[in-house]
Amino acid sequence: MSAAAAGHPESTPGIDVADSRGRTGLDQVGRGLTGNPDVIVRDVRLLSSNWFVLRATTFDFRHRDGHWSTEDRETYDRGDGATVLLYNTEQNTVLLTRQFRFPAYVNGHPDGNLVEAPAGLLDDDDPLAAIERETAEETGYTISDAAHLFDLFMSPGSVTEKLHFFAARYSAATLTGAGGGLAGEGEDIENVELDFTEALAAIGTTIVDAKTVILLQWADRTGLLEAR
Ligand SMILES: Nc1nc2c(ncn2[C@@H]2O[C@H](COP(=O)(O)OP(=O)(O)O[C@H]3O[C@H](CO)[C@@H](O)[C@H](O)[C@@H]3O)[C@@H](O)[C@H]2O)c(=O)[nH]1
Ligand SMILES: [Mg+2]
Repeated sequence: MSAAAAGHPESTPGIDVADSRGRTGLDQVGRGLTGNPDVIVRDVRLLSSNWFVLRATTFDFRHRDGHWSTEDRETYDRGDGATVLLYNTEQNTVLLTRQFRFPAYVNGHPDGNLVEAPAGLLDDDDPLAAIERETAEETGYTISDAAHLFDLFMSPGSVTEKLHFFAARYSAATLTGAGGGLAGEGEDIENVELDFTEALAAIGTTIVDAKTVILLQWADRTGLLEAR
C-alpha cells in the first residue's frame, strides 16, 4: 500500500526528503517572519526545486487605509550574490567579462553574450570570500583589497537575491590563473578590458547588465576613474 493510500501524505523532494541537490524544508522559508505587523504569512508552497527554488507564498496584508487583503506572490530564490568592479587607475581601465546568458537571449538580446562585471553566487561563503573566489574563477585575477560598497536588491518584485557590491584593483601582476569560469558547470567566460571612457559610452548598447552599469556609474560619480 502506498503512503498516500495508507492515509499518509506522499514524500515530496525538497520538503520532507532530499531533492536532487540534497535540500529539505524548502517550504519553511518565510513562515516565521515577524518584522512587519502588517504582514501575516499564511502558507508557503514549493513550486520547483529543480536547481534554484521557486515558491508561492500566501500572506495577509494590511493596506495603508487599514483594510486587510490576502495576496499570493511567487519568489525565485537563487541565494545571494556578489559582484566587483575591477579597476586599474594607472591605465584608466576596467576588467569586465563576456558570457552567454540564456535569460537575456530569450528576452530580446541579439546573441545573449553579455558584458558584465565578474559576479557569482555566495554559495556557503561570506560575500568577500565569494567575490575573491569568483574573480579568480572567472577572470584569472587575484584580488586582495576588495572594498565593500553597498548591497542592493536586484529585482525585488520576484527575485529574493541581495547582491553585495565591491571594487578592487587589478593589474598585469595580479593575473595568476587561467580564468574562464568552471568548465564543469558549463561556463565559458572571456575577459573584456575596456578603457573607462569607452565603458561608460557603451552603457545602453554593449553594456546592458544592471550591476555593471551601477558599478561604472559609481566609479564615475566618485571620480575613482576618469571619464575623458
Ligand atoms: N545545471 C544547472 N546549472 C545552473 C543552473 N542555473 C545556474 N547554473 C550554474 O550555476 C552557475 C552560477 O554561476 P555564478 O557565477 O555563481 O553566478 P552567476 O550566474 O554569474 O550570478 C551572478 O550574476 C548574476 C547576474 O547579474 C547575479 O544575479 C548573481 O547575483 C550573481 O552575482 C552558472 O554559471 C551555471 O553553471 C541551472 O538551472 N542548472
Ligand atoms: Mg558568474
